[in-house]
Amino acid sequence: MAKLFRAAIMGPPGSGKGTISKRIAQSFGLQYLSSGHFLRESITANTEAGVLVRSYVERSLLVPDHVMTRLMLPRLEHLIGHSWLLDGFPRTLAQAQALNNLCQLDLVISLNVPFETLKDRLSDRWVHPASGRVYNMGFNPPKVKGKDDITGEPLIHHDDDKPEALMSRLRHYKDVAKPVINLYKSQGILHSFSGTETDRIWPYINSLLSTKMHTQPADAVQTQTP
Ligand SMILES: Nc1nc2c(ncn2[C@@H]2O[C@H](COP(=O)(O)OP(=O)(O)O)[C@@H](O)[C@H]2O)c(=O)[nH]1
Ligand SMILES: Nc1ncnc2c1ncn2[C@@H]1O[C@H](COP(=O)(O)OP(=O)(O)O)[C@@H](O)[C@H]1O
Repeated sequence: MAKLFRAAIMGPPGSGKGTISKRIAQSFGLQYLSSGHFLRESITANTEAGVLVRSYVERSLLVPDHVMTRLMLPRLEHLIGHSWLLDGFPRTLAQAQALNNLCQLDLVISLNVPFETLKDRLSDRWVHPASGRVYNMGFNPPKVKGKDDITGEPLIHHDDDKPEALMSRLRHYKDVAKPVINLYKSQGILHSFSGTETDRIWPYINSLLSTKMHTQPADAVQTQTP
């Protein structure tokens, strides 16, 4: 890898952040950090913080900023000298400012996917909780129905992926993401991708990263898929 590279991926629930992050991590060797995964890990550990986190996630509410920064920033501090990709963090302006105080991102990917597509995808999203591996019965089904490909353990459907929780999550996302997106736009590092299929968006992201990871970040511009 030519230089250290720090990126984040943003988008509403179900927009394909996890799916695309996995491809980025595999293709470009970035360390992948998912806020949702760390939150679920802390819920499973049932620590004091985990109990608090559960009370928000279960109600499809954003976890408070100070809890999120305490969860995420120390992990990034440990990754000094590594290239990484953040998924799900920062989600609010306060989180973005806290991250800015630690380091400057090189690139932010923002995914725009229509609501109907999100609803369809999430109603069919199945997850292996321990690893965070994600399946969709149409797009990337598990080899054995209801079982994780690697461990054979059962897959679950998150309560907050149900349509009744989704509307409020999306509303929250839009309100809260707007100032974050504007911040990264003003820094010249935001790249937006619109579409209904990950496989059609991916080649654009792949080619953007191939270019950016081997050049200086100063030439960042807004990118739109057709
Ligand atoms: N049908 C379909 N499903 C997709 C596509 N891309 C991702 N998915 C599925 O949609 C769901 C949401 O994707 P995920 O990467 O978890 O989104 P995130 O919430 O933004 O991290 C998962 O079940 C994926 O397997 C796509 O292009 N078509
Ligand atoms: N950066 C964050 N700030 C506040 N809450 C968060 C953050 N990241 C995740 N969460 C909480 O965890 C839940 C699941 O997050 P995640 O797995 O990223 O799912 P999705 O992208 O599908 O919303 C969110 O609905 C929210 O309650």
